[in-house]
Amino acid sequence: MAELLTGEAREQRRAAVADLGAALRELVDAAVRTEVGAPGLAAAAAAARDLAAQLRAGQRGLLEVASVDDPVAGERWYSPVYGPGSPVAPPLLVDSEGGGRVTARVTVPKALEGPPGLAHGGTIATLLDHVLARALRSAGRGGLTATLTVTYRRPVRLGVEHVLHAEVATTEGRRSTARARIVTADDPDTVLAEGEGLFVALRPEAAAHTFAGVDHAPEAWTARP
Ligand SMILES: CCCCCCCC(=O)SCCNC(=O)CCNC(=O)[C@H](O)C(C)(C)COP(=O)(O)OP(=O)(O)OC[C@H]1O[C@@H](n2cnc3c(N)ncnc32)[C@H](O)[C@@H]1OP(=O)(O)O
Repeated sequence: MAELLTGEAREQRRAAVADLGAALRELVDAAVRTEVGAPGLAAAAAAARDLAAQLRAGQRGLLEVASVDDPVAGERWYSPVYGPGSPVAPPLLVDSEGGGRVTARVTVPKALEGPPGLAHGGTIATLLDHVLARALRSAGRGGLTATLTVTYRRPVRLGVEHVLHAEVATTEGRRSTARARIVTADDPDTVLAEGEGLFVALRPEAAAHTFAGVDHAPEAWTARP
């Protein structure tokens, strides 16, 4: 079981995790845009395998929560959406959250491209799903996505700053709904894509089953008082 860090030790490790994450995102961007010759690719592959071996020297299991995480607050430092330590997160930057509303910024990188120059539709759905869940969580509503409807109205372009807004729509028992939209920072009135999600909070016994083997209880997904 990974020991969760607190206080200064956690802050120091979080800074190091974020620094490595930023370096790895630069590497991913360089890797998907490179046109160096085959010898250069082979040398980079060897260096990447050396680096992986270095990191695997101290590695947690697949179901273990990272020592820098806060599972109760729902802070996930390797989230593929916002995780500062994730090589694959765009990453999403949350500007404000609370009272059932979230505003966040994102610039979609080349690695998450769909049609040339445009964000992949699945990436857009991921971003919308995340801010929907987060808006609900900020209102004290845990839950997993049961349905997600995405309406793609205009392309979301790579390398352009976008803004996402999400808000809670309805709450009833364990079910909650929220809606979200994505716009460009320069043109906030033109909606590029919209998302509507139904989220269902887990009953405690279902949470035990769903998260069997996870070392720290993920309270953030269950029905909370
Ligand atoms: C903080 C940000 C973190 C970001 C994370 C982003 C969110 C995610 O990625 S979540 C991961 C993706 N989602 C999943 O893996 C969920 C997989 N599905 C499940 O686990 C279950 O189907 C789950 C939890 C949704 C519902 O299961 P369960 O609690 O057993 O539901 P159940 O008791 O049958 O139904 C509860 C209520 O929800 C309704 N409901 C459940 N699923 C659906 C559905 N798909 N459509 C409509 N209604 C539904 C039921 O009708 C019922 O309503 P009522 O109480 O009125 O009768």
